[in-house]
Order: sequence, then C-alpha cells, then structure tokens
Amino acid sequence: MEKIIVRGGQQLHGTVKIEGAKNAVLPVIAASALASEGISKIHEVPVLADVYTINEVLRNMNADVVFENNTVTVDASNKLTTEAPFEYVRKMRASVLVLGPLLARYGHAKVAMPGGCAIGSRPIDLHLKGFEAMGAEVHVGNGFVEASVDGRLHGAKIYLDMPSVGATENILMAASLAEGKTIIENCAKEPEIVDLANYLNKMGAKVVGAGTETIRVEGVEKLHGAVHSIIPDRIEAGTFMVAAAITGGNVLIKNAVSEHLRPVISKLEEMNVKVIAEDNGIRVIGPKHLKATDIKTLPYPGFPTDMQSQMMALMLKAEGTSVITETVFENRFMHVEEFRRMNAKMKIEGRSVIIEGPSDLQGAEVAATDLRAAAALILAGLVAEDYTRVTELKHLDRGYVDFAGKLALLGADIERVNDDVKTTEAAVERTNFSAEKFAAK
Ligand SMILES: CC(=O)N[C@H]1[C@@H](OP(=O)(O)OP(=O)(O)OC[C@H]2O[C@@H](n3ccc(=O)[nH]c3=O)[C@H](O)[C@@H]2O)O[C@H](CO)[C@@H](O)[C@@H]1O
Ligand SMILES: C=C(OP(=O)(O)O)C(=O)O
Repeated sequence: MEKIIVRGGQQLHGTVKIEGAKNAVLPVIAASALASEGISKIHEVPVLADVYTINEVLRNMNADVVFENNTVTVDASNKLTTEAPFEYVRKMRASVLVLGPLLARYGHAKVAMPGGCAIGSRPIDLHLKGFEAMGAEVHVGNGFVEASVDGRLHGAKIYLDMPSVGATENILMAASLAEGKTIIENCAKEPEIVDLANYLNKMGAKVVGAGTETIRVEGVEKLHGAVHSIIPDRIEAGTFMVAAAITGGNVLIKNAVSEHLRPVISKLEEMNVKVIAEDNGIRVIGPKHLKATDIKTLPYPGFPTDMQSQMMALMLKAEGTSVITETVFENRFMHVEEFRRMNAKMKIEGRSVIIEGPSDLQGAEVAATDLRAAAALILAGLVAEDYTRVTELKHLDRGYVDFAGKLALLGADIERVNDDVKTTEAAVERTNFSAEKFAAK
C-alpha cells in the first residue's frame, strides 16, 4: 500500500512554487470542447490525476488531446461524440462540466450522474435547471442525465438558488454558444470562474461580469481554439501557508496571489501568523504561539471550504477554543475521526467542530477521506510526535502535485513509500534521498 510517512518536528524554510489551479484547469479543458475550429493551448497545467481524467473524457469524445510539459493541447475540431460514461464521472465529478459545451455545440449531451461523494450529496439540479431555461429537455434515468434541444439553445435569465461553482461554469459555457443573451444571477464569483470567462472570451465568446454576482453572455455562432495560462492554485498555496504556520517556519509561497487568498490570510493573521505580500508571492512566518479563532466556510469571497480541513489542523495547535462551521457541504468532517486517532481534542456539534487547543498530537496510521483531508493529515503529521502514516493517497493525487516532495524540499522529514514495513533509519535515509532527488529536478 502506498503511504506518506512523516515525522513531526521540523520547521519549514525556503521557497515552494505553486502550480496552476486544479479547479480552473478542469473547466477550461472542458470548455475546449466548444471549439469547432482551431487548436487550444493551455499552459501552466498541473500534473494531477484529475487532469488526466478530464483529458481522457475529451479523448473518449473523439478530441485530440496531448499533455506534455505542463501544456495541454486540444484539437476538438473533429465531430465529437456527446457522451461521458460513468467510468470517468465516478473518478471525478467535474466530468459533468462537458454537459454544457456538448449540449450547446451539438444539441445533445449524455453524461453519467455523478452521485454523492465523501463530502456530501452534491446534486446537479441547478446545472440542469439552467439548461432547461435555455430550451433543453433534460431526462434523468438509468444512471445518466441526457439533455437535448432542437437547433440551438436560446439565451435566458437564470437565477441560481445558490452560487454553485459548477452550475455557473456549465451554464456559462452553454450560454457562450446559445442564441441571444443569457444573464446568470446570484452566480459564483470564484477566481476560477473569472479564469474560465477569460478563456472563453479568447475563444471568441462575449462574456462580461465574471467575478461579480451577475454574468452576462451574448451568445455567438461558433468558437475557436485559444491560448491560455491557468491561474495559480489558491488552495495549494493556502495549504503551504498552513504548513509554514504550523511548523513555526518561514516560507515564500511563490506565485500565490494575495487577492485570491484574502479570507485565508485574514484568519492566519488572527491566529498570530505573519503574512507578507512579496513581488512574486506570499511569505508566511509561523509564530511561537498560535491563537485560536473561528471560521465559517462560505462561497467566495468567503472562507473556502477547500481550506477547511487544513485550517482545522492548524487550530489543533492553537491555544484556546476554535470553532469551524461548514456551510458549503453537508458532510465535510470525515477527517475529524482521523485527527482523533492522532490524539486531537475536538468534537462535532451539528455543522460545527469545536477544537480545544493545543493538542499533543501523536503520530498514527490515518486514512485520507478526500483530497483536502489528505493534505490536512500530513500537515498535522508535521507537528505530531513520532511517525504519522497517511494512506488512501489517490485522494491527494487528485489535487496536489508531489506534495511530499515539495514539503521535503522545505525541510520536512517526509517520504512516500510503496511498502508497509519500514525501519526508522531506512525511512529517514529515504527522505534525504528523495529531497536530493527533488532538489536536482
Ligand atoms: C472542480 C471544482 O471546481 N470543484 C470545486 C467546486 O465544486 P462544485 O462545483 O461541485 O461546488 P458547488 O459550488 O456547485 O457546490 C456548492 C454547494 O451547492 C450544492 N449544489 C451545487 C450544484 C447544484 O446543482 N445543486 C446544489 O445543491 C452542493 O451540493 C454544495 O453543497 O466548488 C466547491 C465549492 O467551492 C469546491 O469545494 C470544489 O473544490
Ligand atoms: C472538493 C474538491 O474538489 P472536487 O469538486 O473536484 O471534488 C476540492 O478540490 O477540494
């Protein structure tokens, strides 16, 4: 079994470079399916399992997709098939993002229903209501959602019951090729939405207002390939900010964009962490004593749910009582039980977790329940006594490029192994080896 083994106690120092954002690149690659002519070149693409999955979805639809040197090249000018089977949607819910592009370009799309996942039920009703408002007929049955329209989708005024990121993206992509004007109200305002809108505009779309709560789209007849660079991953950046803070280290998080991280920076500062904006990133200096605080997750620009479990790890080392309230997903506390295995003092009360800090964290074998939980358990391991072994790394690989290698370069005592039995000395030796290997890259 693959594991990450981390021994707590090292302060982190140095510089870490942030990759392109997973949650921006997935919709951008899906949007490439809208281009009936020309080739798209997408740069700053992180080497992640989810990127391979979305590439496979497009290839399966008959697009030509090449992924090398952090660039994805998509030629979708062939006639595409309009289905995405369960095989892909099961691996990654974001596969539903091909619904909008296929429906708008071909008048038909059939994608396996994503179902629930480790963080909640995650329906796609808002995506489907949006398509219906644009003239599509939607049928859900036999594990699939099928949408079709005679001719083109038409523009519509769509109010989202909640600012869903995925629904905003799917409707935005569909509206780009619809006939007439679409207005999406109460839409998501995440930086990843702005990145997608910028890409669509380079493809020939007419989108204004992305990043605000109303997006206006004037549909065009066709779209072409475009060249685009993906924005830096604010969640990877936030995760390394916590790594620096929790170890009392001093780390420059290169490429991190302060503007995208305002709620995270504000909470870190409340906890006594020093955060300095520099020309090419953000420097984070961890304090001797972390102060407790409270966090409520909300849609952007509120505190991101994707940073909730990492901040929980940090709160475990803060002095006093901290409370985290999760309002975005119904069940995103699976990591609490795993933290408890590390001697964390915390309890769940409804949609909140109450953390009595500081906990004397002890190394244990723990299982990642989703990708952010994986990172959070490793962060806790950085300050736990003895060795922490984190399993179920398939989750981590969906969203972090070489997480253990990057932490090792900053001085963490960490390695990724593929076998079960380890001696302490061998583990330390291998850590040094992997740090050298990564340094040489
Ligand atoms: C690939 C990607 O970008 N994933 C991100 C995206 O997920 P995703 O796009 O799935 O998240 P949404 O913003 O759509 O979901 C937010 C909430 O709305 C609910 N909902 C959503 C759609 C719908 O039709 N009906 C409905 O009820 C969901 O169940 C959830 O409770 O935004 C989330 C919220 O910031 C992040 O945690 C994910 O990392
Ligand atoms: C929940 C996440 O992603 P996804 O929506 O792809 O499951 C995440 O990135 O933390």
